[in-house]
Amino acid sequence: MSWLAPDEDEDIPYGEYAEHEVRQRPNPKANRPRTKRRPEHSDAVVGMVTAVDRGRYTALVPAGSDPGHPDEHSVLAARARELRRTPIVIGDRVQLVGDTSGSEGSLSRIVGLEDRRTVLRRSADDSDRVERVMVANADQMLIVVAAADPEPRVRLVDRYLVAAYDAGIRPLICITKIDLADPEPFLAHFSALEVPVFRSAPGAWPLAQIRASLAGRTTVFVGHSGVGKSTLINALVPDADRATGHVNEVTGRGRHTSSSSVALRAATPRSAGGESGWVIDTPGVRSFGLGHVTSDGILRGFTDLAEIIDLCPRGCTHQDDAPDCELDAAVADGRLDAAGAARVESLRRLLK
Ligand SMILES: Nc1nc2c(ncn2[C@@H]2O[C@H](COP(=O)(O)OP(=O)(O)OP(=O)(O)O)[C@@H](O)[C@H]2O)c(=O)[nH]1
Ligand SMILES: [Zn+2]
Repeated sequence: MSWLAPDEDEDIPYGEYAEHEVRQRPNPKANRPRTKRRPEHSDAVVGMVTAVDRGRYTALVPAGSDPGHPDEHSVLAARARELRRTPIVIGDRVQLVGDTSGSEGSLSRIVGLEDRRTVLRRSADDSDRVERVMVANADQMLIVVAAADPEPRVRLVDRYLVAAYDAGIRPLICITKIDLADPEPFLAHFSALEVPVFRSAPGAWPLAQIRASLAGRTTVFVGHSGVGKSTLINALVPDADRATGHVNEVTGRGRHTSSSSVALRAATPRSAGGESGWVIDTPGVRSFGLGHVTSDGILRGFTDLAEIIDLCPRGCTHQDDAPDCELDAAVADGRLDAAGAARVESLRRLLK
């Protein structure tokens, strides 16, 4: 029986195991563990994963939850062998046993995962049904997009929105570099959605507003490389020390300067109850595959079109060639303006 064996960490490199895990799609019934939590783990301490680095997890154990070590502390841990194929990501609440002191050189062992409130996933591209778990337990997604340099792309923001709604995560938008271009034409595309928008420029960072919305929540920051996500995070979390880069003048692309995901604690205003918030930084992603999201999931990302879609004939595909799709009628009779028509186009591109 493996769990009596000494702990050895048989980690496959992170990327590989994550794909391996989901490709297999094991029959959950056949693989169900005999007991949910083995008695020897009843004294497990729960911590939140704040960093992942080559098979080593940093977990923050809150004050008072580890009887032997009552102060808040971080623990370095490896996965127990039986969790080898289980993706463990930033934001996960993990059950830790062994040396949970967090002292120099100590290594604890993760023996289980608490249920996740939310799971943010993505796939490499739309044809790829292999999904990758990016972040667990996020409440919000702050979509960082630049008004220029790199040029904002409606499609990418649409993808983030769909992924957020699909995961049950509240989206927020921060448009940066408004010193370089007028952001309003771009933002008009999303105006019918009830998504809070922050506008940002050097010397006019909307830090107070963003901080207020972070309080008591876990917010995952996403954005194309070079949009200024790290700059923003460094301003929000002064000791974050996220690497910032320069946009390549020829390609307009940023270098991939932040390469790992971390959770950082952000101080928030006293008016927000003094509760801190968690900021999760993810490496800049160029594409955001939605191969794992069903068409219903995609439709849920277009809350502004929901009322119209409700009037569609049963089984309507909502595509260009769908007979009697109410979206076409709404564009034709003016219920949807130019921005609304563009939203219909966005939806149809994603449904293809
Ligand atoms: N003009 C202008 N430049 C900005 C603004 N915000 C950030 N920048 C610059 O944009 C460049 C890219 O910023 P980063 O913060 O590194 O971008 P990032 O999104 O974190 O990029 P990755 O680390 O590659 O994911 C840097 O040179 C920043 O100084 C802004 O509001 N206006
Ligand atoms: Zn339709």
